[in-house]
Amino acid sequence: MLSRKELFKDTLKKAAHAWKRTVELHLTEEEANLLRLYIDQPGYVDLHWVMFVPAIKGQGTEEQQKKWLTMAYKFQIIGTYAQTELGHGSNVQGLETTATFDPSTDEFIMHSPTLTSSKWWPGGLGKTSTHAVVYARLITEGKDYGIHGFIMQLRSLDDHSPLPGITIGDIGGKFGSGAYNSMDNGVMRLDHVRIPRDQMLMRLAQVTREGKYVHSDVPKQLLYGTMVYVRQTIVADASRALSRAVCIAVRYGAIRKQFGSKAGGPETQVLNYKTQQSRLFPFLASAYAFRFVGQWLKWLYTDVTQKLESKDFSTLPEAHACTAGLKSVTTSATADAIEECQKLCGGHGYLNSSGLPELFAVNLPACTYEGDNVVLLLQVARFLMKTVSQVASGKQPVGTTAYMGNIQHLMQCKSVVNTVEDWLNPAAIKEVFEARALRMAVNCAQNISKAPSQEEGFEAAVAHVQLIIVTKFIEKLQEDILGHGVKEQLQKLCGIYALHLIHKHLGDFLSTGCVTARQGSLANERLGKLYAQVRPNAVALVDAFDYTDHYLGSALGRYDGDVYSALYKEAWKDPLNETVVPDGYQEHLRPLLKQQLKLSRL
Ligand SMILES: CC/C=C\C/C=C\C/C=C\C/C=C\C/C=C\C/C=C\CCC(=O)SCCNC(=O)CCNC(=O)[C@H](O)C(C)(C)COP(=O)(O)OP(=O)(O)OC[C@H]1O[C@@H](n2cnc3c(N)ncnc32)[C@H](O)[C@@H]1OP(=O)(O)O
Ligand SMILES: Cc1cc2nc3c(=O)[nH]c(=O)nc-3n(C[C@H](O)[C@H](O)[C@H](O)COP(=O)(O)OP(=O)(O)OC[C@H]3O[C@@H](n4cnc5c(N)ncnc54)[C@H](O)[C@@H]3O)c2cc1C
Repeated sequence: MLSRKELFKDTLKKAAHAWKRTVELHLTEEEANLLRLYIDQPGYVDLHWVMFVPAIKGQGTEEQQKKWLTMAYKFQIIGTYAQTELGHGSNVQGLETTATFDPSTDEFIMHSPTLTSSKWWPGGLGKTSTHAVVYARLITEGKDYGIHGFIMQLRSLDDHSPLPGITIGDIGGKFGSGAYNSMDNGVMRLDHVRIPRDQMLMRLAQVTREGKYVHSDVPKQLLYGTMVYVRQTIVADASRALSRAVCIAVRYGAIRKQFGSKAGGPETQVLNYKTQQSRLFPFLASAYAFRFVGQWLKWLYTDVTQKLESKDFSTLPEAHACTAGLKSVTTSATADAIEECQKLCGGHGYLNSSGLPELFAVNLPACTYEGDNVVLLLQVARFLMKTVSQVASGKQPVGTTAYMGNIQHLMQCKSVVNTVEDWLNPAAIKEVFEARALRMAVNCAQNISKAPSQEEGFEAAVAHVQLIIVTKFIEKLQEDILGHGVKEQLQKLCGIYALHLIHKHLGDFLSTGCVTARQGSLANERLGKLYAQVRPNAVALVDAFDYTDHYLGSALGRYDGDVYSALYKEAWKDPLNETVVPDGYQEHLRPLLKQQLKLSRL
């Protein structure tokens, strides 16, 4: 119900309070990050912690880190990540902003040469940030060395006004009434703004006092390292968002009753309808699947970071492919699922008080920010094509592509599934997913060799990423899982996750010969049985997410199920209900009604 200005100020207030508590409680960086999650409104702090600080950590020298991170940790400065421009987003190499070195003053001149080079989108840039890591083309000795990161002060630390040469503002209202409108995504134009040479982030490359460009011995892809980090955190965000939506839809489905009453008896809970289960339970399973794969991805990222510190860069391509692919698949599935959860809740799901419209509007842009999902899947495809060609030349693949080493078997194997029960076997499930992913990648590599096209491989990338998610779910079930019967429930959800993908992508499985039509139909039969088995525990499985009513923010998803009184109460809070007769009655309704009345009496 807040206006844009009120919403923005409210976010500033909450973030300031969280910061105060962080200091008072001496929270670690990780704990502070968790606390930030509970602000639950996009705001400048997200960019400060999730992108500005990691960019300096990953791309700054030790000296630069000491200087800037000390201030950033204390919030003496507020930072953002200014990469995207009005005319350039996905194609980072296409950015136009320039950073031209001037040896006479030992400074870089930061400049926006065209309208399309205006920085556009960075969160917190519009009204809040005092500093930014700005990405620009480095030009020295007359040569363009491509994109590099620079730390720039944007606003005065005394009165917050923009520094000379910097034009800065908010880019305007966004999708939905609340959602991302709490964030001041910004526009910025630079008019020959000078910054000291040592504000170029110099871990990857340096410019000497004389203006000579020197590249370090680290791969230039580390320039993109911040994005790898954030994509990994976005997978965890997606799982959280999806579990919130599913929690609302499952709990409401147990309360809502329609049809089916016999002789005046109670109607049927909509959650008992098979159609409702087949639409909703795959999302329940996905919420768990994304959580487990998110935990694994966090481990992978930590492992890669440790290796990078000891100058082992070998796992960087895999980390890029996994973070890009999983960010893409999980955020797309989450946005689609939240939208479907609204429909699963019928008309009431469309009310803001259901919590679903806000959840959808906040999470929809995750399909775009931090790399458009299609563009990222094409990066995965590129990685797969390289791996296929390495396998062809005898190299043994490792990590998430290790299955490709089993090429002889996977290219010709036939699924062992013969009965409905066989689809309970994790090894049988894993094999068909591996065979499908490998066959699609090999087909794609063959097609590319005939007619090279950058866009080939999208579907192969999806198949590979789905295999990763299925595999990590299966591996999770091999761990010790506490709680009576918990493992059994998770096994059922794992089955639902995998089999609903076989159902959804049956065309791929059939056309690659991984599954026969009969096996596909057995998978559907198994799926129906699993839905029926999960039904009695569905509410417990969403209660297990342990969300408070306050955090869930939904009249439909209340823990106590008292949905109708909550909806009724919420309706009366609407500003339209502040008066019985609405504003505008005197000007627009009354004259019209009076006039019509007069006419009818003539
Ligand atoms: C957010 C709030 C929501 C809810 C509120 C509730 C709570 C808040 C809680 C949490 C919030 C947490 C997280 C969210 C926070 C922030 C998110 C908000 C905003 C998002 C910010 C942004 O969007 S920043 C801008 C992001 N931009 C992009 O992602 C651009 C995408 N484009 C690219 O990455 C590149 O252009 C490219 C990869 C597509 C192409 O690169 P290039 O032109 O160089 O071409 P190549 O394809 O040839 O690649 C060259 C080689 O480099 C390899 N490569 C590419 N990328 C990487 C990488 N990242 N790492 C390693 N290697 C990489 C590539 O594989 C090539 O290698 P070869 O060996 O094949 O040559
Ligand atoms: C809420 C939000 C917050 C953001 N925060 C920040 C921020 O803090 N800092 C920052 O720097 N940026 C930020 N961004 C910008 C974001 O990173 C970009 O929007 C994103 O990288 C996509 O780029 P684009 O908008 O240029 O889309 P485009 O690349 O123009 O995409 C348009 C369409 O073209 C398709 N397409 C593009 N290239 C290809 C290709 N090669 N093959 C096939 N299809 C293609 C895409 O799939 C898409 O459908 C934010 C964006 C949003 C929405």
